[in-house]
Amino acid sequence: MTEASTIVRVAARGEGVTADGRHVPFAAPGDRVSENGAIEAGPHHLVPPCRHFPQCGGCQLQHLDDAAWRQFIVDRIAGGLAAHGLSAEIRSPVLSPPRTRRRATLHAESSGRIGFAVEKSHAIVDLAECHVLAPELFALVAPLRRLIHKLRPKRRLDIHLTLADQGVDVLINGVMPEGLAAAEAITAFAEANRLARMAFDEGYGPETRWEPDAVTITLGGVPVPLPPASFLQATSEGEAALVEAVRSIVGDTPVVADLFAGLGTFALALPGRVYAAEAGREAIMALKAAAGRSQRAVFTEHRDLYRRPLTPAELDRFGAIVIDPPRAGAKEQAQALAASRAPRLAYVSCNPSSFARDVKVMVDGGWRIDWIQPVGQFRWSTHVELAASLSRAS
Ligand SMILES: C[S@@+](CC[C@H](N)C(=O)[O-])C[C@H]1O[C@@H](n2cnc3c(N)ncnc32)[C@H](O)[C@@H]1O
Repeated sequence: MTEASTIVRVAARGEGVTADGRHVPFAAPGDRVSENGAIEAGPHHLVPPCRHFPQCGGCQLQHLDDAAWRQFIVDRIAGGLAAHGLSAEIRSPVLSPPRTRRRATLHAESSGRIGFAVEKSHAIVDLAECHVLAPELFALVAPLRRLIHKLRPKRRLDIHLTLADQGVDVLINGVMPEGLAAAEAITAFAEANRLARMAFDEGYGPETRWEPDAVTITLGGVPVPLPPASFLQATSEGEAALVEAVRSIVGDTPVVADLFAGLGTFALALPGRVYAAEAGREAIMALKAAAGRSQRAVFTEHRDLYRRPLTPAELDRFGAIVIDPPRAGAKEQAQALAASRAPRLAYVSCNPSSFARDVKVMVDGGWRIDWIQPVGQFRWSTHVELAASLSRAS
């Protein structure tokens, strides 16, 4: 076997790559690959813990140990930056442990089959075990299977599960159960499983069928009303790592902007006065209500930052800016940031490619990347998150 048949890195989609560029599915760095494709496991190759791996689309990297997963994350970020001629100090990724995912979308069929979709397919893996979901979420899989069997939906369902302060919040998309028998089955299910909320949506907005107490999620010590299917960082460990990085960048800056603020993960965790902008009406209303009730100095604006990014003059009013856009990044806002005189920025990203594209615009406008803190909160997946510290180069 030659040097060229040793796996040297993991590609963006999770295959191992040999020094001569061959892509080998389910191979880890240090594995050796024979001419016929057989893999001889190296020091970073683990026996995947879950029986559903690799069919289940929930995980792509269960065959990697944490050292190899960390390196994969660092390589993805460095590769994204290099594509734009950039480099930076990339710190050791903070990884969320198994069974901590507090938010997930499962799929279900009328047969009761329920789970993540099979990789590159619409088929569903009927979950018998799961090593990423929080136990509170996984405990609902078997009871949900029985409930769905009773509801006999005509089409495939999406089931959004979120661990809220009061318990699990369940939103089922694709069916609106009608009739007494269905209503009784839902109440019995919600009661038996001590759900925080149960809602259904057939395409016209969520209709809540069970919510004994108003559902909240506590962010920065403040209980925030939780609209169904809200964005939430995937694990509380991931949230804590991102918040810690953002806090260290912002420091005690008295006036801060939080752009793409969601329910206030960062706005409510910062010590100063915070202006929070967000396009999701329900999210920004929830943040406004929570901040008002807890007398936190958070000033909210319902604003579409793609159509109407903060202008350079608006940005110049803040001592620091936090930005946490969706996967597509924030091209328009990055252009305004490049033209602003804002001194400090925390860029939180779930996509190393759009992050690097946006940061390139800013670096060309006089910013520099101080450091990047990667966060792996989607354990064993190819999903990469990060918080980056940027400041004015001069
Ligand atoms: C990655 S989430 C971050 C949310 C929040 N920072 C957090 O950590 O919980 C991105 C947020 O951007 C919001 N968003 C999406 N498109 C937007 C737009 N055009 N303008 C403003 N906000 C937008 C989403 O509703 C979502 O809340």
